[in-house]
This record gives sequence, structure tokens and C-alpha cells, in this order.
Amino acid sequence: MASKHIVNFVTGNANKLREVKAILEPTITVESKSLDLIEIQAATPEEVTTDKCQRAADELKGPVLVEDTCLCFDALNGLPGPYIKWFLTSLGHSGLLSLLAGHADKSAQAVCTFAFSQGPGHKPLLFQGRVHGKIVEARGDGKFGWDPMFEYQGKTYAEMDPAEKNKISHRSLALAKLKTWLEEKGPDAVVP
Ligand SMILES: O=P(O)(O)OP(=O)(O)OP(=O)(O)OC[C@H]1O[C@@H](n2cnc3c(O)ncnc32)[C@H](O)[C@@H]1O
Ligand SMILES: [Mg+2]
Repeated sequence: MASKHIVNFVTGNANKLREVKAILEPTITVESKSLDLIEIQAATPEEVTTDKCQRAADELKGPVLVEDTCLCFDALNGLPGPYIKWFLTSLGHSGLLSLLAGHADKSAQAVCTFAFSQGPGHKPLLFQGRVHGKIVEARGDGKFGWDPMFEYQGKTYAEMDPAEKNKISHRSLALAKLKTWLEEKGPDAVVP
């Protein structure tokens, strides 16, 4: 049976693409374009993702889906947040963990914000998923970003098999909202 909907997911991250495909297909067909989009320096994931989506729509001159992921440490008032990529690159897992050395509170939130735009000039729609977990010493053999140090209900993301992670993750919670919107309104719904 042919998919009812097709989305064009623009990302430079192959791990994200793999998860998005595993979560959405076959109900929704995921096409993709590998682009490393400029991300503005902003305080909230909503601002970052909205801007990123507009850039992608302008560049590809059509409908696009983008996503931005934040990892927010509660003891640090939400930092590193949207800057997690640069913190992870510079500090690695152990350096990230040591940011919380002086804090008893190791709780953290994994936040995934998708933005869908019908094309240049259209307002991006946002779909967000959030998982409350905790930052631990790296465990598990997952190769995706900070998966080994984010623990949810006793297991790090890296200790879960892919299907298990995709059932409960910040990304799947966000995509469930996108799916509902696509099924109820459809990509041709009138968005300003
Ligand atoms: O092209 P884009 O989609 O922006 O891909 P990116 O790799 O630049 O991703 P982000 O800007 O959203 O930065 C998020 C960082 O968190 C990492 N990350 C994203 N989702 C993750 C997940 O589910 N588990 C572990 N790490 C993740 C990712 O590898 C980045 O280092
Ligand atoms: Mg990025």
C-alpha cells in the first residue's frame, strides 16, 4: 500500500535520519536531504528550529521537515540545551558529566523539536517531545551522541535496542504529534 504522506527531512545527522525513518515508515514516507543548516544562537529550541526550518524551505524551495535536539541539565537551568552538540564535541561524555560534579541533582531533559513548513514564506509548525531522565557515567555501546549517558527508567538510551529507544524517546514523542497532525490535517492544510 502506498504511503499517504511524504516528508522531506533535512538533516546532516545520519543517526537522526535512521530513527525518523524507523519511527514514521511505512505510514509516512521519509525522503531526505543531507544539509548542515545554519543554526542561530537563541535561547529556546522553538526559535532555533523555526529559523532552521525557514532556511531549509528557502534553500530547497519546497516543503521541509527539520529537527533540533537539546539536552537540558536541570541543575544548570537548562544548559547546555541547544548547544549540546558543541559541548559534546568539545568535552566528550566524561567532560559533560563533570559539569554536574558539584550538583546533587543529575536530572536532565532530552527535548526534540520538529518543524514542518509547506515551503518558503509559510509559517513552520512545531512538534515537540520531551523525556525526563538523568545524566550518568556512560554505559552501553550506542554510537549516537549522548545516548550512553542519558538514563531513562534504569537504562541508558545506548543500553536499549533501537526499537526500545524509538518507542519511548523524545524523538518518537515529537513524531507522534507530527503524525497526528498529518493524519488529521494533512500536509496541504492551510498554514499561513
Ligand atoms: O543537521 P542536524 O539535524 O542539525 O543534526 P545535528 O547533528 O547538527 O543535531 P543538532 O543540531 O540537533 O544537535 C544535537 C546534538 O545532540 C546529538 N543528538 C541528537 N539526538 C540525539 C539522540 O537521540 N541521542 C543522542 N544524541 C543525540 C547530536 O548528535 C548532536 O550532537
Ligand atoms: Mg545541527
